[in-house]
Amino acid sequence: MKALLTIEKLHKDFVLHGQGGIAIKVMHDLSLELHRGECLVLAGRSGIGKSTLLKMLHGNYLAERGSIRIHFDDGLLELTDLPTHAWHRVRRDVVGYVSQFLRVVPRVSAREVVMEPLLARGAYAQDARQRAETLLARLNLPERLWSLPPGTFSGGEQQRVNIAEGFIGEHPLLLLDEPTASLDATNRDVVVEMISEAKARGCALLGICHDEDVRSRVADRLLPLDEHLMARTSSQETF
Ligand SMILES: Nc1ncnc2c1ncn2[C@@H]1O[C@H](COP(=O)(O)OP(=O)(O)OP(=O)(O)O)[C@@H](O)[C@H]1O
Repeated sequence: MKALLTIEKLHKDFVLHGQGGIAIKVMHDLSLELHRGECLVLAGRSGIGKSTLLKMLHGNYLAERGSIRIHFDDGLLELTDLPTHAWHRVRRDVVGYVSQFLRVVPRVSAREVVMEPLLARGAYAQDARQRAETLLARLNLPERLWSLPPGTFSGGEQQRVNIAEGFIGEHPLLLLDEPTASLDATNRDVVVEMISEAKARGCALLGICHDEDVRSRVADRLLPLDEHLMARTSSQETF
């Protein structure tokens, strides 16, 4: 079966212009494949480049070179060549992202935050609202909070809004950055179930997860990044 996502020989450097142009070489020749229905968890020490990889897949960071391809039944999408304006549709329809921290917009309620990915695709407000509320209830977010902006919510409450917003769109590829870091055991179990259901409907998931219990329950494979990614300054090493 053809992979949904293929990454080949991906390189990433950060150049710190404010610090005399020091180059941090984060990623060197990373290649991977991810299939529909599979959950791949990135492993490796802090600072190795796990979040950087997710951000490159979501268009926040550009690759120096290499390719990131999404394969559909009727063709492929090369993400490293994508013009900036095309990323909006990719994020809307293809690549979902549960970030570690909620992007809070003043005066936008938790319910509206979760509805937004469906509204952006033209869903009826009533349907979007119903699906958002079903997810918020499933994640045990108290109903009294649904109509409030999540800026003042606790870390775990904000994370559940984030998870609902990330899962509601049922994207073919879903990126998970520590989705259970601030959750209690009950809600961790809910997220594990939601990941299993996403896999069952053919979603491919790529995530970071330091919680060993959650990781062992959701990961089909671990990718140890240390073999591929090297974080060194250019003064220490040249490739
Ligand atoms: N925008 C940026 N500008 C400069 N350097 C960056 C930037 N983003 C990340 N880095 C550097 O790239 C390296 C990888 O960072 P990244 O956040 O991807 O690591 P990580 O493996 O996710 O770490 P952790 O497990 O601690 O979250 C680090 O050395 C970091 O300082």
